[in-house]
Order: sequence, then structure tokens, then C-alpha cells
Amino acid sequence: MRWSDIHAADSSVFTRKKITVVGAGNVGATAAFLAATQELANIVLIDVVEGIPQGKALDMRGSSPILRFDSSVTGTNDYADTANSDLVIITAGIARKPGMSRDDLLAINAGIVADVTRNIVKHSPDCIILVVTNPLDAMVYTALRVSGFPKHRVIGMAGVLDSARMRSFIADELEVSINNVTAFVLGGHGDTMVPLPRYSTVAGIPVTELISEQRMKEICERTADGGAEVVRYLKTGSAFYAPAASVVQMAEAIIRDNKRVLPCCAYLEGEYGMNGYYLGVPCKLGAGGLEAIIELDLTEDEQSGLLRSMEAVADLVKVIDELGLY
Ligand SMILES: NC(=O)C1=CN([C@@H]2O[C@H](COP(=O)(O)OP(=O)(O)OC[C@H]3O[C@@H](n4cnc5c(N)ncnc54)[C@H](O)[C@@H]3O)[C@@H](O)[C@H]2O)C=CC1
Ligand SMILES: O=C([O-])CC(=O)C(=O)O
Repeated sequence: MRWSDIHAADSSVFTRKKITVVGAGNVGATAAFLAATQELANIVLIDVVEGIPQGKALDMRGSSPILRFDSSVTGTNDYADTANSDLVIITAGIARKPGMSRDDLLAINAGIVADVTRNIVKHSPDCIILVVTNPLDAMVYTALRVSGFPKHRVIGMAGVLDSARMRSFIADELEVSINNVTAFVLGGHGDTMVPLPRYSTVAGIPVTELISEQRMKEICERTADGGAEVVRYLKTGSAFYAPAASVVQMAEAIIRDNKRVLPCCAYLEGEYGMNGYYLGVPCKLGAGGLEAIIELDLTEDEQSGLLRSMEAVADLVKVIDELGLY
């Protein structure tokens, strides 16, 4: 076959999927880079600031011969370039600084997420949206309401990150490989998150049999404080390596349809006895987006922890509902 014949053939077999990352800051640029290096899709990086997405995209593409990835990476300020994306990751917004809570970002980030979502829907009406911007549970809710998309196409990233942090603390504590450790953190992505030692294991052995109750309590507290601990060190912003890796793991599960079970921020309609709010629960991710929510039998303590989490999210949602964004 000659070159011209190849081009004349049905080109759809050569077409990569398309991922747009909105926000070319710390989380967005890192996520775009990780997704490109894994050849998940062709990547479009968009930001309001002129030059930043273009410069970072060009820099990433420059690394492709060395890191050996063929995905294209394009930087832009124009949503027309994001058209027909399969997946959109929203990281646009401000990050907190020492002394702030994630909830302090609510008013400004709600406006940004609403504006971004409107632009995404206009150009990629069939995409799946993954939201990263904080305060996470309330921002995913904003994206759902503004987009009018079904709930399985609007998902938030937090549980993968919180669980990964917990896994790293358990691996460090026991001096075992990270590959042997699983952990589950449910609930909102705030001070009320619910780490579940009962569902955390080392090579299948419940951690509750390997780590004392007191030490486990400290690990759970450190997990819940994980984002703030990084902010206290950085001073200028918040974590981005682990958050970017976490959202790219979710993107991979969807793009490659590999049906991974991951803790995701999902819209609950009756599951866990809750209704009308986003909260972190175990989910199955595949080509359809959020394909199933898995309901666990929780102890009374765990269920009341989840309820406290939901009440904190409900307070934020009440504020958002009154902002008149949708
Ligand atoms: N869900 C989670 O677990 C996590 C959430 N986050 C959140 O992610 C967000 C981003 O964090 P970073 O990347 O560290 O912040 P950053 O400040 O480095 O980047 C944010 C980017 O968003 C851009 N932006 C602002 N308004 C925009 C708009 N209307 N359209 C397009 N781009 C816009 C900014 O120009 C900036 O480049 C923050 O809200 C942070 O709290 C961060 C880590 C974990
Ligand atoms: O702490 C923050 O503000 C960013 C975040 O959500 C995290 O790193 O968990």
C-alpha cells in the first residue's frame, strides 16, 4: 500500500480519542502530560490566560520523541478547538493557600465551573465530564446542573486521591510494597471524609489485623488532612502530582473501558440512603462513564460518618443553588 492509498482508506481506524483539560495550571498541565505520555488520547489544554496552554502544550509535545508517545498535545484559549471531545477534565479555578479551607473557594470557583461547563456542553455535547476543581462535591453538582447531562456523564475526582494517600501511609507504616495495599475512602472531599480501615487490605489481609487501632486512627486523620498537609508545605497552592495521577486513572478507566472499581464522587439517588447530592462512593467506571454505584454494608459509625459528610456537602449546595448559576 502506498502512502496516498493509506490516506484514502477509512481514516477512522487511525483516529485517537480526544481529551480536553480545562485549566493549564498545576493539576491541569500535569494531568495533560500524564494522559499524553500514556497515549490515552489526543490532548487539548485550554485556559483563560493567553500563551500558557500553548507554551505548555508545545513543551509537552517536545518531550514526545524521548518519552515515545504519539498523542498530540494542543494548547488553546478557544473552545472551538475542544470540539467533539470524548472526555473533559475540569481543573479551572483557584487553589487554596495556608489557612484556607476548600470551602473558602466556593463562590469564585462556582462561577468559573459554571462558565467552563457551558462552553464544554456547547462544543462537546456527548462528552463525559470529570471535575477536579474544589470544593469538589459542590463543583461536580454545579457541572451537573449547568450541563443538564445525565448523572453517569458528570463525575468528580477525590476518592481515588484520598485512597491513594491512605495507601501510601499504610505502605510506609508497614514497610511493604504499595502494590500490596488497597484502601477505601468514602464521603465528601473535605474534613468530613470517611476513611474505611475495614475495607483496606495488605495482600488481602485486613489492615485492622496488622496495624493497631490507635495507629490506624492516626493514619485516617492524616489522610483526611492530606491536602492541607501539602498546602502547609507549599504555601503558594495545593497538591497536584497525586491529584493529576488520580484523575488520569479515572480517565483511563473510561477511555479504555476497563471497568475499574474506584471511589468516585457520584450523584446519589437513594444509594446509601441519600438523595440529590454528590458524595464519594465505590463506582464502576467504563466507556459509559459511571456505570454502577456499589453499595457496601456500613457499620453504624461508618454510616453516620457518611451522613455527616453529606450534611457538609448539603450546606454548600444550598449556597450554590442560591447563586443563580442555572
Ligand atoms: N478534587 C481534588 O481532589 C483536588 C482539587 N484541586 C482543585 O483543582 C483546582 C486547580 O488547582 P491547581 O491546578 O493547583 O490551580 P492552578 O492555579 O495552578 O491552576 C488553575 C488554572 O485555572 C485557570 N482558570 C481560571 N479560570 C479559568 C476559566 N474560567 N477557564 C479556564 N481556565 C481557568 C487558571 O488560569 C489556572 O491556570 C483548584 O480548585 C484546586 O483546589 C486540586 C487538587 C486536588
Ligand atoms: O487540599 C487542597 O486544597 C487540594 C486538594 O483537594 C487535595 O490535595 O486534596
